[in-house]
Amino acid sequence: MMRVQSLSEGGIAEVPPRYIQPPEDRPPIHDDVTVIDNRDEDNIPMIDVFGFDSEQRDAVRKVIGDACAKWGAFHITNHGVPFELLDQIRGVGLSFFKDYPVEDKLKYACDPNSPASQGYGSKMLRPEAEAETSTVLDWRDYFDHHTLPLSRRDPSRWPHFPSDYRQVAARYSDELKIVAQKLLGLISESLGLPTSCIEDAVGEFYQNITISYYPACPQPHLTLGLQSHSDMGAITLLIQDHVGGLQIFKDSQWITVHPQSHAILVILADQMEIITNGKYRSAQHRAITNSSSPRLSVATFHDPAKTAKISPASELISNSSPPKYREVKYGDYVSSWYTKGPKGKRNIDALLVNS
Ligand SMILES: O=C(O)CCC(=O)C(=O)O
Ligand SMILES: [Fe+2]
Repeated sequence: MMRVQSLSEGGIAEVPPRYIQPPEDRPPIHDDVTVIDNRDEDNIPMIDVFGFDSEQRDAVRKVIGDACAKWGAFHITNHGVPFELLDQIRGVGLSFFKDYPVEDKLKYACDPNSPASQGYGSKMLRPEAEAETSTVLDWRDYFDHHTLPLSRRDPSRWPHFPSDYRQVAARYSDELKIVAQKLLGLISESLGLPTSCIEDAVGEFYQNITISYYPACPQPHLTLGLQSHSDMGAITLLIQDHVGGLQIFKDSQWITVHPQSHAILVILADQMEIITNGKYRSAQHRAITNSSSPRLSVATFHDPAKTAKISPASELISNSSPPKYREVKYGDYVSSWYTKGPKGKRNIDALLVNS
């Protein structure tokens, strides 16, 4: 089974055809991600949440509401997660990819036939897609961890090297769940909904942590680390290293998210768009590659149960504001996402009442 890291470290000068994006999806020509820059005022909001302190709640709720409406993504600081834990999860992740031979890592290979299976993977061609010349592979390897509910958490399936990997990942999962819950409370209130409204609509969190490793790429102008998509669940909390490469699509432009080592990037995902009846939209994003440095990110996804039925919150529906999305069973949404592939926001758009 091919891993992108092996291709990259093998020293190829040209990427194999399967990794070449169609011209319309290619990023602008660049040698280094820092070349694609944007002015500060165009960058995504940085919000101090003051440790979710109740005295600051009114002000924080207001700026979060604005950021959700305008961007669907924003950085938060003073989020309560210890900086050292953010550094540790990046550290163990990077060590797993960089310090150990691929043979050892392949013992954790995820099942290529079942989407979102836990373990070490790269985007693979589905057998039925093999003939589709349009299927392009991402320039990315990853490790996917099932972390919550606790009944899904089996650290024996996570890397045993470096030695503190499993302990760090478990602690990171617990801390990030708390942040996600607090954010959903603020986001609910920002729409005039009861604090628990969105969390109740999502139900018990199904949390997955994906550590992505994007090897250096000899032809960054032809590839994408991760193709354009919106996340399928409710809310994603992402941290990245200092390299940069994550971009958000806003007002018909790709905007690079500058790395902020101790801030957490909040990304609204598709179920939030449904629950808020489109008042807040999920953020479309992608990762570009570069020719000089490998890049690491840690994405923590919070999703509904597969059995959960998701529909616009009744409080937001009235004669003058009819439902914009059809109700969907989350498991059906996930299956269709994996069958069709992401391609921007086409999966959520398919649920629009007027589509
Ligand atoms: O690597 C990144 O910054 C983006 C990762 C991502 O979007 C995802 O895993 O869904
Ligand atoms: Fe994503």
